[in-house]
Amino acid sequence: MSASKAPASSSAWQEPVIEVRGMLSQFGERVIHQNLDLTVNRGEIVGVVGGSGTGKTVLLNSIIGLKEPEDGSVKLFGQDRSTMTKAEAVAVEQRTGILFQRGALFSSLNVMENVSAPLLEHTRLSRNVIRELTEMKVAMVGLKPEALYLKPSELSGGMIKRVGLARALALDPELLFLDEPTAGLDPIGAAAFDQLILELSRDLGLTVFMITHDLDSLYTICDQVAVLADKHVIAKAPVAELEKSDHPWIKEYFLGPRGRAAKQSAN
Ligand SMILES: Nc1ncnc2c1ncn2[C@@H]1O[C@H](COP(=O)(O)OP(=O)(O)OP(=O)(O)O)[C@@H](O)[C@H]1O
Repeated sequence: MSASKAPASSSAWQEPVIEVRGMLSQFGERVIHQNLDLTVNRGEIVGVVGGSGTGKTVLLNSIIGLKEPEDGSVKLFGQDRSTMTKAEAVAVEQRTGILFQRGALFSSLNVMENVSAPLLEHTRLSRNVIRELTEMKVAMVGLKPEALYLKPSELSGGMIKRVGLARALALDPELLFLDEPTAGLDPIGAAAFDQLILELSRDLGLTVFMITHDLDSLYTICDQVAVLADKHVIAKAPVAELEKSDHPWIKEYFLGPRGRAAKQSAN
């Protein structure tokens, strides 16, 4: 009998990869998150949405360890961030890939050097093996070998995202964080990038946490959508369920003209 992969969201064997509990995030007196809970299970592609300034990036930064929450806990792969040793934090870092919004490439390095940077930093592989792995990752994200010798200033916006993704995948992560991956891309480029994320995540068995404003991405590739409002995650569910929500922001977001258009083009 051939096995078929059940959708991540309906699996009876859900294993949490990210667990945020009771998070409080503050800058001075200003509270950004209060009592925020979020679980992302293995294999899920979770889109994180919310109005501007609701704290999506602060949440991402708190999960990846760039900001320490004022209260609450963040567990990655079952380990609590606050009690990890330095070696454990490095091990978690190696199981995690991050694509920042503008690619965060080193402008003075070419594509080969940018993509191989994590391999040089975290492995003892020979230069030849690193070169081969880098070429493989660059091909994996749909770039031609000629791109290897270009500098970021010579790349289009879509290519920069692909190079950033290749670098995020350099260490074969299990968990991928994407900060507005389709922002700044034209609709065709954005749809192609969505497909790339979907294919890679399914082929590599990745868990994906993706901040996005792109309704098309939510409809086409996300298993679950987490909605940030009122300082916490007010819902995490498949888009089809969120469409039935009574929350005013969710209603306006998914059932407004842009939401309806995205739904129609996904069907
Ligand atoms: N380092 C910081 N110091 C002070 N305030 C900050 C800092 N970083 C973020 N904030 C504030 O935290 C709030 C949430 O910011 P964040 O960037 O997480 O929002 P966002 O949901 O990602 O917004 P957008 O969709 O516009 O990118 C904002 O009001 C922002 O001004």
